[in-house]
Amino acid sequence: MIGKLNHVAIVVPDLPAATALYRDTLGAAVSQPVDLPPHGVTVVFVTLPNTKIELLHPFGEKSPIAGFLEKNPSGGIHHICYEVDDILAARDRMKEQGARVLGDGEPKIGAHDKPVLFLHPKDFCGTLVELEQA
Ligand SMILES: C[C@H](C(=O)O)C(=O)SCCNC(=O)CCNC(=O)[C@H](O)C(C)(C)COP(=O)(O)OP(=O)(O)OC[C@H]1O[C@@H](n2cnc3c(N)ncnc32)[C@H](O)[C@@H]1OP(=O)(O)O
Ligand SMILES: [Co+2]
Repeated sequence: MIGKLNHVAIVVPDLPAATALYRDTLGAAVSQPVDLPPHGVTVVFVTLPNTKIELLHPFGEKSPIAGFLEKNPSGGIHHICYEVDDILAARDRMKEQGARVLGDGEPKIGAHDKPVLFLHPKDFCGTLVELEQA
């Protein structure tokens, strides 16, 4: 069911420093920071030839990544995002398989203006999984 790897997200304590690291040290193409209030994150997109990296920093008071940053003060890999053809069919399949769909189970519009859902890390080998409608 899952298709392409859409992105790997890395939570970082210092977004300008992480952006400079990817741009200047690793030589990658990076975007300007974008605030996504409904998701409680600010994101910088790093474009690679075959996928994307998202550098995430908490935005606002109730960010879902605040706890992760407290536990991992230097930052760390936070989630991976796979593309799916039909997000609602994917959600129903996950529920049937006994995997926990996070939030209210309804897709939100994600960073790429497409519907996304998150799956509990404890149900996926300790990795938070995001599904994005292709
Ligand atoms: C918009 C953009 C996009 O691309 O479109 C995004 O991605 S936005 C990306 C930001 N949005 C999201 O992450 C939304 C979905 N996330 C969530 O609902 C939540 O963050 C969550 C349920 C994964 C974790 O919630 P929480 O931090 O309050 O929970 P806890 O701290 O109690 O964590 C419960 C257990 O899960 C583990 N845990 C928590 N976060 C992660 C993670 N990212 N990867 C792997 N394990 C994790 C904890 O270590 C703990 O394990 P133990 O008990 O063993 O210590
Ligand atoms: Co993401």
